[in-house]
Amino acid sequence: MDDASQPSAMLAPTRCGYIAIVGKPNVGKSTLLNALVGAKVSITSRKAQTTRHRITGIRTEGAAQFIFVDTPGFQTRHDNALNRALNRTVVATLSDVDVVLFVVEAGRFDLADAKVLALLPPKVPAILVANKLDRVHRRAELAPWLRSMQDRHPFAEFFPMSARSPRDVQRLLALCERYLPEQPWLYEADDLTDRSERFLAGELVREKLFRLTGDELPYSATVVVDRFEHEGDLRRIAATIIVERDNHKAMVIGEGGARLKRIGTEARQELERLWGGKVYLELWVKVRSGWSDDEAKLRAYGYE
Ligand SMILES: Nc1nc2c(ncn2[C@@H]2O[C@H](COP(=O)(O)OP(=O)(O)OP(=O)(O)O)[C@@H](O)[C@H]2O)c(=O)[nH]1
Repeated sequence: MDDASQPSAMLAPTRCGYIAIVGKPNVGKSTLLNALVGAKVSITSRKAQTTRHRITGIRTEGAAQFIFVDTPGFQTRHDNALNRALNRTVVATLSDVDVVLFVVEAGRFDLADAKVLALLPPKVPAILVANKLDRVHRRAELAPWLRSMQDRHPFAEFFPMSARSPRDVQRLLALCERYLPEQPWLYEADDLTDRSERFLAGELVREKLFRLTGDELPYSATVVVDRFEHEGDLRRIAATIIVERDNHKAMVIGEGGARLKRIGTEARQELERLWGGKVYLELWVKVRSGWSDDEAKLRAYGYE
């Protein structure tokens, strides 16, 4: 037999597949996604529920292409149009992936975790990611906890880790690879995300908005990018921060406009670093009362 007749016996076949990262708010999904993709594609914040859009990060390594799907935190506390839309996103995302990373905090499991777990389709393999292992001081207590998790769902794997540890992240990537089907890649090897620069600009403004307002601002505040234009190396962006009440608007603007200015400056600087070119960023603040309970407006802002 000549060599050409058996190429796949020597070379690893290409693999490519979808991986969903789910879990209740604040367990570290965005941190994990960023670490797995190796670039900043999602946003992290101490504030719960910052990830409202479905974000896809892509990592190509060796023969494998991993397409990550980050989902919003499962909403259990408030029942309004926004939260119902978020929950539908979770369910739709999960039915169509090759493996699910179900993220919890190591050693913990509460009702909010259980509500997300209840959504996992039985046919899709699920890996229990017990994150924030660095916070567990008595490791011996983890064994009985892991056994109790075994009874809750037929997990394919149990993976205690810290999303902050590059070694753990690399091991998790290798584990995920086994669950990707053998098929050609769907994206170019150097694609990091299929989201546009416009989307990233909006997400970064949102990240700065929540970081700089702390816990004062309700998470119903959102950012809409009104204009995004290239002029040579310069990107001109106009975005509007939409809040529900006048006092939230005052909060975002800050004394003498100081806070809004800082949000704009920090977002602009980070975008310039990300893209390696100049950015002109114009920010507005508008009050749109009750927007989070209006399905039509949600669609207009791209949540459906
Ligand atoms: N100590 C420790 N903290 C972590 C770890 N992973 C994430 N965190 C922190 O946990 C907090 C929440 O992380 P996120 O990645 O924003 O969590 P999330 O699940 O995406 O949250 P939502 O967007 O609200 O759904 C942040 O302050 C992270 O820095 C970890 O392995 N160890």
